[in-house]
Amino acid sequence: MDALPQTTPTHAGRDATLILATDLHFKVRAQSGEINILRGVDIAVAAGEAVGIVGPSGSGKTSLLMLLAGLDRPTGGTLTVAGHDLTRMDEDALAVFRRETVGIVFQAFHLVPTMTAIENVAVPLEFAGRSDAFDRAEEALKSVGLGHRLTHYPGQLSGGEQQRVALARAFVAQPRLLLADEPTGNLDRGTGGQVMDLLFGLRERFGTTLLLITHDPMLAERCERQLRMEDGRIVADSAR
Ligand SMILES: Nc1ncnc2c1ncn2[C@@H]1O[C@H](COP(=O)(O)OP(=O)(O)OP(=O)(O)O)[C@@H](O)[C@H]1O
Repeated sequence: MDALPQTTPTHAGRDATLILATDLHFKVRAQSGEINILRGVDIAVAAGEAVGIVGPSGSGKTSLLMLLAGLDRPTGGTLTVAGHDLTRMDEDALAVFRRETVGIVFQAFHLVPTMTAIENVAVPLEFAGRSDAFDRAEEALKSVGLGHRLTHYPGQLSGGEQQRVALARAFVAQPRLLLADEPTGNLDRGTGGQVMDLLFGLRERFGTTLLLITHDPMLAERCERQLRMEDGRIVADSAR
């Protein structure tokens, strides 16, 4: 855990609002007609906050996360993340936003199977033109205990190891916002616990704002704030 470069803790900026969404809507067209997935979400998250998001399957948790990541566009309402108005940005600007501001960890790891662990972690830095991409990637992999697996391909790694590679990739550029969607959903309890300890350790170290979707109430409780979604809306917010 000591190999990533030390940074000044960013908790100083804690009062700043990192995420602000008002009356957020997300509709998609399906064969059966229009589906209202998000139906007026209001949310404000301070920089440095850790927020657990729970709610039944289909309540819109992943859809909200995709909007916050700039991977989908809201169909109504306002959405500002780290000072960027995501409703007004073109695809190129959104790509830069994702690269510089957001780290994402998915349930299914989403590593590139034809790339080694170190290549997977270095990719976002290489896209950003960083000449030290591989050195930083190596440090990040060491920080999640994978210094001995640098040149393994995802198929040669266990599920827990793959998720640790994904964590290293998500944190390597020290994003302000970490979005995690059921990151332990494919792991056994013990391995999942280790991955979560790493995730919370890294976010604490870098002062990263965290939104964590989980079906596990105990995991959500590790976050200082919990939101509950139902039917495309936030129906409970422990901060309110
Ligand atoms: N592109 C799409 N086209 C049609 N329906 C969609 C699309 N994306 C999501 N949905 C629907 O929107 C609803 C919300 O999906 P979402 O994945 O956000 O829920 P969730 O709360 O994350 O669920 P889970 O806990 O099962 O992952 C679901 O009913 C889903 O089927």
